[in-house]
Amino acid sequence: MSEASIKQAEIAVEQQHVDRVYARLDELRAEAEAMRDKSYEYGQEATPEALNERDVMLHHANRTLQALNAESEGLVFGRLDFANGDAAHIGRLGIRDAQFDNLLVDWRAPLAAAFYQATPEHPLDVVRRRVIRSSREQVIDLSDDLLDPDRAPADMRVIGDGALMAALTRSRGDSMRNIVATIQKEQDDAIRAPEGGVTEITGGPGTGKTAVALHRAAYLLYRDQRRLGGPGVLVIGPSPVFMSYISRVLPSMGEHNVELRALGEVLDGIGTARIDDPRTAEIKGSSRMVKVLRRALRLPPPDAPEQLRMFYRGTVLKLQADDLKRIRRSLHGKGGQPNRSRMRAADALLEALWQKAKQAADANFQPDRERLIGEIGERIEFHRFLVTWWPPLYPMQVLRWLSDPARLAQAARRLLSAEEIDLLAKSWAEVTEWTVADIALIDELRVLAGAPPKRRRIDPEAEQVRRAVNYDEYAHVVIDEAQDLSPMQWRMVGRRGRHASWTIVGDPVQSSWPDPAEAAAARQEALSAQRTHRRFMLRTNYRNSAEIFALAAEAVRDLVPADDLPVAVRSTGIDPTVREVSDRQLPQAARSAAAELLAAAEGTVGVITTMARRDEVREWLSSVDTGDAADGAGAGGSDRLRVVGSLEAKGMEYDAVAVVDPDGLATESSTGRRALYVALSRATQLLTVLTTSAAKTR
Ligand SMILES: Nc1ncnc2c1ncn2[C@@H]1O[C@H](COP(=O)(O)OP(=O)(O)OP(=O)(O)O)[C@@H](O)[C@H]1O
Repeated sequence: MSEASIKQAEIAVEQQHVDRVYARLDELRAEAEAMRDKSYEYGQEATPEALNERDVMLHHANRTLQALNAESEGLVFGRLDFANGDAAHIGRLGIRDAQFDNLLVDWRAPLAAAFYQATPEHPLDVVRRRVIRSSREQVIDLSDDLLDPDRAPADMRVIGDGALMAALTRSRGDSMRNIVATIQKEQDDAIRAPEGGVTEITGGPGTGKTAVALHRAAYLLYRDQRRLGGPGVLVIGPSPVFMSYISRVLPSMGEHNVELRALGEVLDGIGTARIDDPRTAEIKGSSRMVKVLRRALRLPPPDAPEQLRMFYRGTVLKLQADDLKRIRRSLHGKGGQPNRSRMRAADALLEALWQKAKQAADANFQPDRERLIGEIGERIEFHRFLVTWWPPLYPMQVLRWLSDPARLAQAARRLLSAEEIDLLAKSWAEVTEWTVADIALIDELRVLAGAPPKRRRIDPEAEQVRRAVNYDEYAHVVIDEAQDLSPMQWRMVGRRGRHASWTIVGDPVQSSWPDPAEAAAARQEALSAQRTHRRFMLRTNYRNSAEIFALAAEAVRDLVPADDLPVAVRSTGIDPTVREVSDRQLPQAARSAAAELLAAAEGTVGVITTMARRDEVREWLSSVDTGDAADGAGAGGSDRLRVVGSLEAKGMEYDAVAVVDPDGLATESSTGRRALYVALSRATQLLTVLTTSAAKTR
């Protein structure tokens, strides 16, 4: 028998099993739908017991349907043959036949662990591990590892050479895919680590940190649906583009109930992707801002009245600016959130008015404390004064007030330099949209100020409102690209995980935060309640070809120990192209490079440049023919061509990449060399670098 026909025969064997699985899947779907319909009937009886039963049934039926209906691609992707002759098929979910025997083992179940953990050195009773590749319901390829040749039966067939390499060579397309079929042992160790405490996963570009973090979320949900289910898992990543890139991974494994939020979308209702220039972002992210904001809340609001005058029984009682200032200071001195101190503020003003009345007392004017406080305290004009002098403080409004440099200077005295004050005030004055760094400040103010009085009574969607106000009910928090979190962002995410366990994923070498020590301190504080810390380091770069990574590594070679850089195992024999062009030629060179890469690569093409030049480069490339219906890269990209700034490239991956102006990237911020390293390590297949001075990227 030829090799090809042996393979076809083995594919036919697997196809039979896959057919059984899909047939059973149809049965289970029909059962779940019947259960759902039945639950509606229960609901019509309307007794509390019936309603309760309906809810349980409905919840169960919907969950089952959600899992069964998840993208069915790759439902069956693996098979283990054990030394005792047993075999098990591994899949995206677990399926039993009508006799309750396993047809398919969920990849997260203990029995499936050997699929990822077995090695030739430690075969764990596995003789052959088979990766099954399908298109829809059709098996199209197989790839085997013979782990224990000595115990393999004589007639066991072994097909193909390496499912991993095959998976890595395929073009990637628009969104990240799940890697359940080819998770490697070092990755699996991190995925299956216990839930509690902090699990930290580090590793260089392309080592699968994001993939591992998401598979870990799916694994933890599988293991403890009760605790983590519902909105219990929060995944935070750098940008909306990145969140959208990874958004299909969990649904493809049947997990829909995970909250994915970019750092600029952590607060409900004010999502943003706008990024400050590096210097401004650095100031906004610094933990010095906590004090600045605390002080900002203590300043009188911009239009606060400077005097309080009350007529009381023929006498004018006046609180002058100094009196009011003293009262305000004393109120703040007692601590607490200003929005919760309104009653105290009213009491303090009334007490001060009483002191004035006492001083003014004479034969004709004999005030009584209780009566004075009672009478003035009920007057409408007193409340009008209170509401302007001690108004409810809304975080965004308080931040906007700081666009006044004089006001900001007061709040930032001895904390920020004149130049820093100027930059911040300008950033809040000039634009109408918040930036990602502002969100952490708004969140800080939210907590420092306390909840403003409710305008309306909260009701029907109580659950939603409660979450929106507190944001701290997550059971597990996953942070991706953690190396880039500013101290203020650590405080923000820390609040979300007060009662949670954590998975923290990042690569210090790719960090664009200029003060690692300050960020480390904020991170430590955010995690201070955690007792257990476990660490995993991933060392293999699965994204880049060895040729591309060799060039990328040059960007940081002298900044970090060689051990902190991963090893790229896949060689394509294609070196990156480095072209030196003049500034004048750059637009044309960028257009040509993009067109060449679109023609040569199958999947996505990313053009990465400095944050400052991004829009200009988009303009240059708007006329490039991408072969899509929605042509051109003007609005950030068509389906195949994307133009992004260095910070937007974080975590992203493209089949081919053009890096435009690497020197500009390297000098755009104090961590520019690291940003260049990120940009150069985004490509899976082809990389072109367009420099106006080639020497520096070599
Ligand atoms: N075991 C695996 N099997 C198949 N593909 C894998 C495997 N591990 C990683 N990959 C692929 O390698 C690429 C890089 O993975 P991922 O984006 O998770 O890396 P990362 O460490 O987060 O990278 P970066 O730090 O650059 O953001 C992705 O396309 C991912 O699907």
